[in-house]
Amino acid sequence: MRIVLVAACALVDADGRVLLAKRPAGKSLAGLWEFPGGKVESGETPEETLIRELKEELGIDVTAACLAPLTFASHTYGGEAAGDGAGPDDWHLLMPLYVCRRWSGTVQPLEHEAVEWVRPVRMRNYDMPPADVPLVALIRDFLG
Ligand SMILES: Nc1nc2c([nH]c(=O)n2[C@H]2C[C@H](O)[C@@H](COP(=O)(O)OP(=O)(O)OP(=O)(O)O)O2)c(=O)[nH]1
Repeated sequence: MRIVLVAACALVDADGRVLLAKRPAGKSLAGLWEFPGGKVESGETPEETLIRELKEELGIDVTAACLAPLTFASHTYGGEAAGDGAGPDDWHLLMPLYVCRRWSGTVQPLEHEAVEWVRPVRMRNYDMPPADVPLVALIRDFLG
């Protein structure tokens, strides 16, 4: 099965809240709340992907030094295109999740339907992609 590598980031603000971003209509998993990020393109490190995606999606600048690895998601999606042009076969998402507490600029939803700063204890009230569900308890344990 194809493994698709996606880098994602939990941005954490000074109050310990995490940024969730709502996937827009017309995309796969539309309406679900995700961590900002995206597919690692050829020639990129996951950190480079996040620096690029956080700028494109949210308009903020981060550096690799401020990206700390936290955990990862590993989940098989069935019969949906992965968005990499390879057709609607099963594919397996492998998604390293980083934490970032320092950035410059102001977060704006440039590509998402909305963004919200969410306390870890409230994250279970947000519908997330199935791959992300196991990450919620880990984030709660990590951030308290
Ligand atoms: N960025 C991000 N993607 C996630 C999360 N959970 C999860 O299953 N995914 C999936 C959704 C997408 O299939 C893929 C991310 O790819 P992408 O963000 O570059 O793709 P895309 O939405 O532009 O395009 P599409 O293929 O979903 O239409 O990983 C998450 O928390 N953050």
